[in-house]
Amino acid sequence: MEINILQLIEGAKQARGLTVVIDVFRAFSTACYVTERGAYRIVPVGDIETAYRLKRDNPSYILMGERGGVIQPGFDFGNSPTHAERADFTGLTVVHTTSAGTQGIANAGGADEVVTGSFVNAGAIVRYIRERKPERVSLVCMGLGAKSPADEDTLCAEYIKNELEGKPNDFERIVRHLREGEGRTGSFMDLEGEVSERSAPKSDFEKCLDLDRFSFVLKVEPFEEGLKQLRKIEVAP
Ligand SMILES: O=C(O)[C@H](CS(=O)(=O)O)OP(=O)(O)O
Repeated sequence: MEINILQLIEGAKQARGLTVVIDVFRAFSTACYVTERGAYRIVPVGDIETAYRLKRDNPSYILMGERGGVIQPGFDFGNSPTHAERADFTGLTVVHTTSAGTQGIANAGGADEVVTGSFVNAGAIVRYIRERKPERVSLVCMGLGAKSPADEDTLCAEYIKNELEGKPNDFERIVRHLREGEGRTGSFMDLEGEVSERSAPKSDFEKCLDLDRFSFVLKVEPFEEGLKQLRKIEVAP
């Protein structure tokens, strides 16, 4: 199995084989919490205008996401796993648009298959890849606003690669690195006061680093009008 770690939009465009589009802080962690809370489907979109149009055409849809880490006008939720965990999405369609993660999905057109990547379901992703036995795996790190690499995404890609290759991982060390300084990235972490409460509560950090909380992967599949949706696939331990 050939495993490549790629970065940002360009990396998403180069991705081939079974592709994991990784966004730890916070898009694909949040998507797992939304799924766990009963969402019927998540529709990841790159373009915010598409998100608004979908809501106009389907008033029952839930709008979720951010720009610059901040919830946008008319949105029901920001990109917060803390808020997603408290909500009930049973039977609902959630339209999700973010600065980095959902842009990666939109640009991974050359992949054979795409799943989302984060630490909260990293073990399930590894088991899924082992089951599928692809010749080629692309691990795409979406970084900060899809503009510059972010340690949390690269560390998640390396973690998945190590697991697949039977090499050791030290998750505690990863958390320390992200908590204590040079590894601390993500514009959502710098939001303060009311903006932070509404868009990015401080607890989002822990929620995104709750390793293997979920035992499913989220697979990107076609939806209507050229759009995509995420389908939950349980992966046995
Ligand atoms: O809101 C987030 O968590 C980030 C914002 S940014 O990438 O740091 O600008 O978006 P995401 O797409 O979840 O990385």
